[in-house]
Amino acid sequence: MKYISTRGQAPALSFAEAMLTGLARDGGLYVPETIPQMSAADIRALHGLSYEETAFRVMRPFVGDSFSDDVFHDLIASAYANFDHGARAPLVQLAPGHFLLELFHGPTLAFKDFAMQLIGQLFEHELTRRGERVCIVGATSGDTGSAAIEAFRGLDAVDVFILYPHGRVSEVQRRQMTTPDNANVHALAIDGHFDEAQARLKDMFNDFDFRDRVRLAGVNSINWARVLAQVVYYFSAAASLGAPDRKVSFTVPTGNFGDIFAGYIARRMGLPIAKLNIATNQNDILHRCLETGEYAKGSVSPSISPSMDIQVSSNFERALFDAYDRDGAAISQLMDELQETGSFKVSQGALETLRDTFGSGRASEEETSATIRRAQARMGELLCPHTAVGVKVAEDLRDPATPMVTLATAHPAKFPDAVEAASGIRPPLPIRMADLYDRPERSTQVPNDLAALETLIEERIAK
Ligand SMILES: Cc1ncc(COP(=O)(O)O)c(C=O)c1O
Ligand SMILES: N[C@@H](CCOP(=O)(O)O)C(=O)O
Repeated sequence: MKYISTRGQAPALSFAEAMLTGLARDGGLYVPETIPQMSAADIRALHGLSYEETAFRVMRPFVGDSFSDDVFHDLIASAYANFDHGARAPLVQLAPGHFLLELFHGPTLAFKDFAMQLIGQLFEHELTRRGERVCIVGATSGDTGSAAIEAFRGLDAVDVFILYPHGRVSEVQRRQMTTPDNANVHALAIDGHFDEAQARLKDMFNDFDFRDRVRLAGVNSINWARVLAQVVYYFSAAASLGAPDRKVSFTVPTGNFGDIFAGYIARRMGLPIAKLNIATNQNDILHRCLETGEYAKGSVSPSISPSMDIQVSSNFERALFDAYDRDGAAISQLMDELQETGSFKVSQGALETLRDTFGSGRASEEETSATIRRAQARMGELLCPHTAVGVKVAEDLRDPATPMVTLATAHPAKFPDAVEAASGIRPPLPIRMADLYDRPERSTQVPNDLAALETLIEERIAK
């Protein structure tokens, strides 16, 4: 199995190489050269399997010979061993035909743990085998950062630097990033919003001298391995609702387009998904794009679902690559245009292809709060604000003939202020995190400036 870049100019890599490389050297994102298929019989055979066994069967064909079957089995088992729920990703019924896929039972209470816990294991195994060390830099709007720190803290073969937007993450998210005291963890509060943090991260990858000097690696969904691990729960959810003999739709609270792109891969592998609905908050570039064909950056506007306060959705490039029949030159041109003018127009053919798979909707702040209130009052279900965006959009777009699964992407206790304001209930943190507010914090405020960031990182890893 080889991985190729969406911009067509970088060398094709194996799974392990693509995982350690992160952003392709032509600025593109790695995608599998071909998409492995799961037949109806393969999907039917998932019924009743553990999450770990499903994960092995779904991901195995993408891994090629990078990891042996035995090693891959063991790493998957270790990745999910410390989740709080036996099913790992349980489904609960919200209303007739509408289900929540709870993805918040991992160590940091958000869906990011599904991928991050696994790639922590994969990185450590591969780096130890090679005798190498890497410097991970990540950009976060709150959840990727905490999940990455949890997965990589204390590991010998990595330093991990996380850029989070100063003052724009919830207090729980911030404390999850600033309280671990491991020497290899560095929480950096950048003066700017998530898009700026992600842009500086990509600048670092495109500065080849720096990249090679520090042996830069990425654990954002830039990294294909992140997307792959998220494909699994689409299979586990759909199989438990009757796939392959029944179609299912999914609604996904969306920001950087990584999670929903994993659903797209599941669909391309043969999972009978009727529709994948993109649910955005007021930062709705994707919804506007699907409606009008114009992908046009607006200004980022802070919301009560801060992890989705994103206007440049990195993984949309991967979907465009397929919609443009895998024409890397066309994608390069669109991305240059975005950089220079702040927008581009999607061709009619590509737009139709995208609309074939994706629906979209948007929830305002008031609608999000009202959804939290309503779900609590009617169903006794406390939703995090991101999940509430998903539930609102799912309700708007639902076809009653097809079961709908909305991804519950974070635990409500990560966003207690917004949840309490909407429902009157302050969700408590799990007991294992009860002292989070008492732990000392460690963070460095940094400017939105590439040279300053690179200098700081090099100084820290030289120590
Ligand atoms: C809680 C939560 N929901 C939804 C999203 C959006 O996911 P994605 O960026 O993969 O679209 C994020 C951020 O990734 C998040 O942290
Ligand atoms: N919402 C994310 C943003 C980064 O997304 P990623 O999936 O590309 O890591 C976050 O919580 O940081």
